[in-house]
Amino acid sequence: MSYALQGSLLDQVEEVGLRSLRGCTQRLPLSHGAWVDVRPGWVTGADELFTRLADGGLAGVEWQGERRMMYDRAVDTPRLLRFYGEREPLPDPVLAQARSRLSDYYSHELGEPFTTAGMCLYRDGHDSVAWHGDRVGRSRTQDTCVAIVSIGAPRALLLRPVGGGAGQTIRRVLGHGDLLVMGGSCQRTWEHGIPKTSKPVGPRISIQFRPHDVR
Ligand SMILES: O=C(O)CCC(=O)C(=O)O
Ligand SMILES: [Fe+2]
Repeated sequence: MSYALQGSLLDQVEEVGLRSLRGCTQRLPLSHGAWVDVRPGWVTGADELFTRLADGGLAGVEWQGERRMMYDRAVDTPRLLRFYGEREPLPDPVLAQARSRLSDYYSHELGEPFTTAGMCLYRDGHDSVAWHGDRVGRSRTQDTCVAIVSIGAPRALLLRPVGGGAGQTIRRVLGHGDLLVMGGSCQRTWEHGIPKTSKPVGPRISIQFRPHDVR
């Protein structure tokens, strides 16, 4: 199945590539030593990249649906997934370039490179990811960074302190090549999620770069 994307006009005339990070990221300090960096429009030609990575696209990404046990019954995970491990080739050269640029840029804070790339495809507003922290592995106990590149239609990413009320929720709309990096204690002390929406929205792909033993 293919997913139609209503592209942004700007993206359609540009080649797939990366803009600068230095001097272009904005940091939002959060509580408990967590922070978020944003770099809108980091990826150029993001709609073209979306077309390559989407189901049936040139990059040949094998998107997988998953089923999870919820109480006593199996339910479909509301998004498609593909996880690229440390030594697995990435499906497009610009993703390898993005991982290496992020590794360089965050090396002084992270002290290690980004290694894996998890990808999610949100087909429409029914697809989502529930509140969670990426807490599998070292991120359960240590500070780390998770960098998210968003392509395709914009969707809201919400962040809130663990156990925090509605008044503390931060909302960022991400798509068409935007970068958001969660750092410091963010995975332990904050939660993030992509809520479902009843608005008509196009498909979005998120690519999450993480260091070794963080998921
Ligand atoms: O789609 C996103 O931007 C978030 C995905 C996410 O949080 C995850 O896969 O852990
Ligand atoms: Fe996550």
